Amino acid sequence: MINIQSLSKYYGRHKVLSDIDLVFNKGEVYGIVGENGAGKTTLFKCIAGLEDFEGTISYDGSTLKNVTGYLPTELFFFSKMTGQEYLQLLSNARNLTNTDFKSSNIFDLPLSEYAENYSTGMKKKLALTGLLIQKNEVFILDEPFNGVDIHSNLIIKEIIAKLKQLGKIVIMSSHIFSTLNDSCDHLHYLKNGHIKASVAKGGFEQIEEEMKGESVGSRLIDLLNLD
Ligand SMILES: Nc1ncnc2c1ncn2[C@@H]1O[C@H](COP(=O)(O)OP(=O)(O)OP(=O)(O)O)[C@@H](O)[C@H]1O
Repeated sequence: MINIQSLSKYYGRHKVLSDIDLVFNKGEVYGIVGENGAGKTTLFKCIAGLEDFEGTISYDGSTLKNVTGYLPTELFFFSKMTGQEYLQLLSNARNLTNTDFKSSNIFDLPLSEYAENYSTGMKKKLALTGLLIQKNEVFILDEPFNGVDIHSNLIIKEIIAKLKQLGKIVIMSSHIFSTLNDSCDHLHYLKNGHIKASVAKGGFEQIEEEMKGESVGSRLIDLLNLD
């Protein structure tokens, strides 16, 4: 279980996250939703141990960052590093030996080619494969479906379902409600750095309606009517 208590995060004087209290249980999939700039990525980075913060994040297993796989939205790959070398690097980071990269290549990626030359979707699939190879306990997936094709979309959904079955903690973000509906057990709505609502499966429409209420509405009509 991950237990987040009174988490706040500042960038300079800008308070990006305010007094967040959240619990993430094993074998459950959590969606974090919110408008652009709400603080989703910042929250993910805090959980993954990539940002400092006020408050506490405790985990009842080993050191959280050592068992957490974080899939960022913006991926970076070193130049002249092949897909296989990238996977080897991630495998080494967890002191894993004898990883069978061929059978781990579930997305059939061209592992002998330079990762920086992969397409957006291929890069995402390579990074996700790396996190699976590491046998992490916690998966933080920041918009995992962005930029991937329909077939891979289905595979990623299948992976998330399997991770749940294996008792892993999955925390993800997406701007696509149908995706969240399919994959998540719980949704947390983040607005301006606060948790505005938390809903279990079956009640997601409530959050969707609330977010629709924030749409541009009459301002768009005014804009389109401008001569
Ligand atoms: N490194 C940084 N330095 C300063 N401000 C930052 C930094 N990273 C994020 N912010 C600010 O923190 C706020 C939250 O950003 P964050 O990326 O967490 O939002 P988000 O909910 O993930 O947005 P999106 O849906 O667009 O990805 C924004 O106001 C952003 O400008």
